[in-house]
Amino acid sequence: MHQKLPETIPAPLFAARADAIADAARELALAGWTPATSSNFSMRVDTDHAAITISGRDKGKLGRADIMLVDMQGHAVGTDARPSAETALHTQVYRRWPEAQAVLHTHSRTQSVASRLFAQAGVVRLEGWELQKAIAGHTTHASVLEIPVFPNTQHMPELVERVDAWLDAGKPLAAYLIDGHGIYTWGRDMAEARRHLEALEFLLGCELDLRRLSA
Ligand SMILES: CSC[C@@H](O)[C@@H](O)C(=O)COP(=O)(O)O
Ligand SMILES: [Zn+2]
Repeated sequence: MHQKLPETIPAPLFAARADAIADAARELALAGWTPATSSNFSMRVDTDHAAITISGRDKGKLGRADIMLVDMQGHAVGTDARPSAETALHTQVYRRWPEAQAVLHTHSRTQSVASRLFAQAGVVRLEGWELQKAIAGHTTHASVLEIPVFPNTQHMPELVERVDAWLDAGKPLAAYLIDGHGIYTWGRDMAEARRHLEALEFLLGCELDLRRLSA
């Protein structure tokens, strides 16, 4: 894959972002959260561009050449490669949160089962868990953390619209589930995005366990 960069983006900057994405993807794949080429990952490069995984690649085997540049409308920049089928969900995060630097989407078993279980309610309501404090802005287990569950669709504008509607209603959003699909979360750097993803995986697993034990 040949990636031609705009003059405003230094090659070492793009390479650093691509390496950070590939490293994170390989680690998350090892955890079993990216089965069968699923999942996608990105990082902001500058105000107008993001580096994102090329569609269909095995996320456990990513290298620098599996990452490409898109603009904030999700169009490929400087390459014929096809960006992730879900690029619109990444660029939406960068447009709506100027401080967001990394977006992670995975398909773990826990995320997938939780998304089905809570789809009808439309939200997972987390309260009373110490690990909620791993989510930026949450300082106590006593706060309420709501993770919406949006219906799945292959038509990304529909999902973009649902996320916009949630935000435009003034509701806080640190992550969202897509029914039968997986989770999206983000952070002010890759470490924060990873922390959010790991905390949510743990918290969703706890909620599933509680329901199993009280069944
Ligand atoms: C292989 S099924 C999963 C895909 O449909 C999709 O949800 C996904 O996460 C990966 O798509 P991709 O286009 O590789 O970014
Ligand atoms: Zn997906």
